[in-house]
Amino acid sequence: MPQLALSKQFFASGEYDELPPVARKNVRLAMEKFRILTHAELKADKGLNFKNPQGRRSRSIFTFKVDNFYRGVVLAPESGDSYLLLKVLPHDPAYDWANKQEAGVNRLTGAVEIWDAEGLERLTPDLEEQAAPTTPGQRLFAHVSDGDLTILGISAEVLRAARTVVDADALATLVPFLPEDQCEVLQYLAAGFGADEVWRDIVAHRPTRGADTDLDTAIRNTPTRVKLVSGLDELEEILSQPFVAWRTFLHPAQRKVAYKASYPGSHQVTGGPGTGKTVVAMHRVKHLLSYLRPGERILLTTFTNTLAAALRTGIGQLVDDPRLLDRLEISTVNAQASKVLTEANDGRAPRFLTDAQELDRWRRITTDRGLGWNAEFLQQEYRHVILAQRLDTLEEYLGASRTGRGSRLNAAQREQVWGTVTAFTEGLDEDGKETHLRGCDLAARGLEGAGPLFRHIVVDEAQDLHPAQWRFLRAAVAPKPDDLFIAGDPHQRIYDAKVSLKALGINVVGRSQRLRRNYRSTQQILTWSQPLLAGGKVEALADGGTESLAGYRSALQGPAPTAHAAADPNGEMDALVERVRDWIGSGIEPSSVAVAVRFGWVGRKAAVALADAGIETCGLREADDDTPGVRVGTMHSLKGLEFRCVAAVGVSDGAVPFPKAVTPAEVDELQHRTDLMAERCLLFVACTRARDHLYVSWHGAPSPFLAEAGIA
Ligand SMILES: Nc1ncnc2c1ncn2[C@@H]1O[C@H](COP(=O)(O)OP(=O)(O)OP(=O)(O)O)[C@@H](O)[C@H]1O
Repeated sequence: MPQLALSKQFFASGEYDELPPVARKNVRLAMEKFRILTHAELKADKGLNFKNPQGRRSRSIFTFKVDNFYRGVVLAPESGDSYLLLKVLPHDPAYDWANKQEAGVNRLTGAVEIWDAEGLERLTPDLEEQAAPTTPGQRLFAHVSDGDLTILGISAEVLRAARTVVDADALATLVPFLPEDQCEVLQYLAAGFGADEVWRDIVAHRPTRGADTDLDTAIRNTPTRVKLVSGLDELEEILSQPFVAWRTFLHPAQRKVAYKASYPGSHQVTGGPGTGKTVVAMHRVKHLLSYLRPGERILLTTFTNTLAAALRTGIGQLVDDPRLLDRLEISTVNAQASKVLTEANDGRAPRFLTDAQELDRWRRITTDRGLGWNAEFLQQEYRHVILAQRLDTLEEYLGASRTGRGSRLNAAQREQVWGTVTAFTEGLDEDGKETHLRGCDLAARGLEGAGPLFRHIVVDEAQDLHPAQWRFLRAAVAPKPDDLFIAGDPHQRIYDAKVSLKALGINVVGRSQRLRRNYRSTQQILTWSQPLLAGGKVEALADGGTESLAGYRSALQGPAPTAHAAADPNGEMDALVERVRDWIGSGIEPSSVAVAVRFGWVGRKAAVALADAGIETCGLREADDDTPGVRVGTMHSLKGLEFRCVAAVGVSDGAVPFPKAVTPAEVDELQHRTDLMAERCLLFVACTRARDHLYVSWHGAPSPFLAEAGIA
């Protein structure tokens, strides 16, 4: 019986999702014929018009008719009966693409490889010429011997090309033409990893069969890039769902983390933006659901309601058994804590203050008492020292360490601070109000008495959680194997959260893995955005130490981001309109475009300017998947999301960093540095939401972050 298979290229390109429904139906019908007919019958079938294109390089690559407009490209090895669907494209591009591709077997792993051999052959002599003025010792892979490259699975043609590569830009030019597994090896080596590390971290995780495999066997031997379809029902099911590649093709590094049978306790996964931490968290949930005992439940948490909604959609694409889904709760930590408080309070939900209302209360207390500290200082002292360490009495506060705070407070001053904190909390109690963080602390206390609620908790966007939120999570799950699975990125810490998880009873020291490959943005966007972090090293997710983005990279290529200096605010809005109009004019869905701003009022101005130009917009927080229009939102609200195009506007001096969000150095030097870093991270988060196009603008003087990064 013929074996049908779908290649990752087919999934990942997103082209299938964009086909008209009737063409998609025809793809399914064609695949059914592959399943039923012999090779000879296929060739004779008039409807399919199965053809080995004339200029082809591979005898095993064929095209077939989907309809009058589209053709499919399939790998059909002459020996054997497997059919690997590679692409569906309009007629001429399909032939063009098919003619350029070569198919082979990786000499090390025995996996099937498809690559643009025509492009590789064309490019190599050019690169050789460019590299001629340099000696071999000055080139990018000089530190790796031919023998090591061969051991890592690099073929003779790729080796020749690799030896011409002088720098990262030359490698980026080569990337689109390389077989994927070999390309990955070169990218890791280029990022500074040694041959031994690449072997251990990458190559050793691939299924290895050796080179003496035929193409037919190779197709069945490439689970990381080929989805074998067991029958027409499965084909129908796959093709009828939205085509998200991560559902089927986890990278080996991601699979290893997500599907490890069990971790002895809590486990942590970190990685730069777009490395698939959320994807891994969702697969971990799938894995844990399949082992759940009767009566046990799982909590999947994230930071905002928008992200919780996105997780619900993603999990729905991964797990289709409603009985399993019933045992999974997806919500923010705050919402979960609020639920616990509501249940403990006979169904009466707490009335939470917004951040602005909370700060107002601190202002009133500070003014009433005529203290020498401002409201922000007291709020931070309450959050980062008193609530963080759960200090319940003045005695505890007098003896507490204030690590992370850059100002000294003597005993008399601490007594004064304690007085304001008592006034603040008593005021909340009198008015029947609650802050989210104190709510989490109270809910944690409740659960510490009543017992945990969940068997497993999977935490996404962990970098911004406060100790009170961690305490709640700790109390909601018993300390057992696989209790907490934590995904986060300290480079995206935009709220001031410092935690020692160990002190909170969560031990992830030595239980952490890092993902390095970005699946979202082009390498151009990453290269452009990384300098915004000035040096790159940030405090690790928990328990001290630092983390960097070493080896972080993308295989996607695209245009360089653009920066625009406008003379005045109106000129900046005019330029924004022009840019967004261009994107939409090139066929990009308005809902795939986001305008990121530091302040809501700039967003409103942008929305008016776009509306005046006839471009529909909607507020990011109000939008769901079906809401039409360009998304407009604050940089904070973009956290965790992604868009094909991002326009970050108003990135001017005085706005990013926003002086009011940064404690003056003379008030608290340490807090000053932390706040500045959070503002850097905020701009970095906004820029790394872009998949294909990034545009950044300002008027007047640019943000000093842009200037320091050499962008403005
Ligand atoms: N193995 C994979 N194959 C294809 N696409 C993937 C894979 N893993 C992740 N992606 C895609 O990469 C993008 C980023 O993934 P995800 O949101 O999980 O990253 P993240 O690390 O959580 O990002 P961030 O920290 O920036 O929010 C998504 O579009 C996702 O579908």
